[in-house]
Amino acid sequence: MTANGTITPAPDENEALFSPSLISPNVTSALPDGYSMRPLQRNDFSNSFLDVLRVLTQVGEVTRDEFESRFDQMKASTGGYHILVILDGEGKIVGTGALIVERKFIHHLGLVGHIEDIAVAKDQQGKKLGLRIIQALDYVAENVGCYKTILDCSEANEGFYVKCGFKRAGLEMAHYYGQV
Ligand SMILES: CC(=O)SCCNC(=O)CCNC(=O)[C@H](O)C(C)(C)COP(=O)(O)OP(=O)(O)OC[C@H]1O[C@@H](n2cnc3c(N)ncnc32)[C@H](O)[C@@H]1OP(=O)(O)O
Repeated sequence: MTANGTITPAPDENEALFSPSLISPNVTSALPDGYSMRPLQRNDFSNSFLDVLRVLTQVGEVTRDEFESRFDQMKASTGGYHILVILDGEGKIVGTGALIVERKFIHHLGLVGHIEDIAVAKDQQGKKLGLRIIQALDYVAENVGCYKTILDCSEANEGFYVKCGFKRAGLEMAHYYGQV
């Protein structure tokens, strides 16, 4: 209960970051037998989610409280964050990807999708899970009204994104501030 007497509901541990209805049925039906895809959930801290991200880059030590707090911040940014996960036959997370929707004034209040943090567990690579993640994020982007989706990647991954239907456009620049 808060100071003014209102009751704060306990967080729903199975709460999804975005609506499951935005997951493409055509993409999920193309997954290997027994695999499934769904939005990230608040209780995924204990289901290898951060371990899968460690395939991509360093994650550092993140506590459950920190994970849940970041989840809640993303959830509060209505319609901004769409993080999905792929689960294997045992229900373990083996792949993930994010679409961040940027709201703009240009292009008549247009929406731009940013694909970020694509990762497939090392022992699961080569099963088209990465492709399915990108197809699923493309579906979300189109269905929430983005006029384009963009991403940054290394030269080593260019071929993967070309196979996913992307083409080289522009040049990435970065300004790092201290530790990352
Ligand atoms: C925006 C970002 O997040 S960029 C960062 C991307 N993530 C990483 O680098 C993390 C480490 N790597 C990975 O997690 C994975 O290797 C990924 C996500 C790059 C690819 O996922 P996978 O599930 O292994 O790829 P998937 O099996 O879906 O491959 C689809 C096609 O792309 C091809 N492909 C996969 N990786 C590459 C690559 N690096 N270069 C060229 N082609 C590739 C595959 O051979 C396949 O081609 P095919 O259709 O002719 O058989």
